[in-house]
Amino acid sequence: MSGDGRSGRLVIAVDGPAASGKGTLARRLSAHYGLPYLDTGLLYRMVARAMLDAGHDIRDAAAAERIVASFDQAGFAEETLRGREIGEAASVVAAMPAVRKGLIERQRAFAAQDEGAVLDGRDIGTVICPEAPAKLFVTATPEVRAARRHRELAGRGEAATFEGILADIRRRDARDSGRSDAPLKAAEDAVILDTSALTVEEAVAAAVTIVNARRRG
Ligand SMILES: Nc1ncnc2c1ncn2[C@@H]1O[C@H](COP(=O)(O)OP(=O)(O)O)[C@@H](O)[C@H]1O
Ligand SMILES: Nc1ccn([C@@H]2O[C@H](COP(=O)(O)OP(=O)(O)O)[C@@H](O)[C@H]2O)c(=O)n1
Repeated sequence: MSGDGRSGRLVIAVDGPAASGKGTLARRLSAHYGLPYLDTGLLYRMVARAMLDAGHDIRDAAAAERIVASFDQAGFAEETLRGREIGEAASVVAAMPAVRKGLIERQRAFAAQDEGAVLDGRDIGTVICPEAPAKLFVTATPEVRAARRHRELAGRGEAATFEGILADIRRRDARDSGRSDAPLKAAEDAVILDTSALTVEEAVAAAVTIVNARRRG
């Protein structure tokens, strides 16, 4: 197995836009290879949640910088982080360089565990773990992603129209891809996996094939 110097370890970087299926794939890869998993989007969602809970304007970069310096990951329940409003707010704070800088070490420390790790986000292959041997860039059309997110939010009891979610996804794609600091983009050595026409099982099988090829390579 190749890693970043220590034999036997494997770091898998999974990036992609909102609702592309990267979290589902990253969780399945983590179970398949027996590696710890970090959903880095949750960190940005925690900063956004803390900003809103404290009554700050979500665009207040000085307040966001203070929060990121001191927040405790254990203090957030995941169900308070997954909603539509928090996804949007997270992409606003994620464009702030001080917020990104303040979250780098936690992510790199996670990836540095002995056995390796699976991390998913927007900049794992480009900024957080550029040395990862296995990098996936997971994508799907905006319409497919909106349909998936629509189903997911409906399942959580959050009412929203398909058109509203599609507009959210397009806005978030533009913000995440257009920011100057660590924009959403595939690393040069990432394999692009378009899941638009794949079931979860098909996408997992394709991802495992890609990772196995990189481990041996
Ligand atoms: N290949 C797929 N086919 C159908 N639905 C999928 C697929 N991959 C993920 N999903 C579903 O789409 C939604 C978003 O997937 P998720 O993995 O959370 O995306 P992301 O982490 O990229 O935002 C979830 O409800 C998930 O079950
Ligand atoms: N590594 C990461 C992860 C998330 N993010 C930001 O955090 C927001 C929420 O990320 P997420 O992965 O939880 O969102 P979904 O793709 O699940 O909708 C994204 O829109 C990005 O702006 C980031 O900038 N870098």
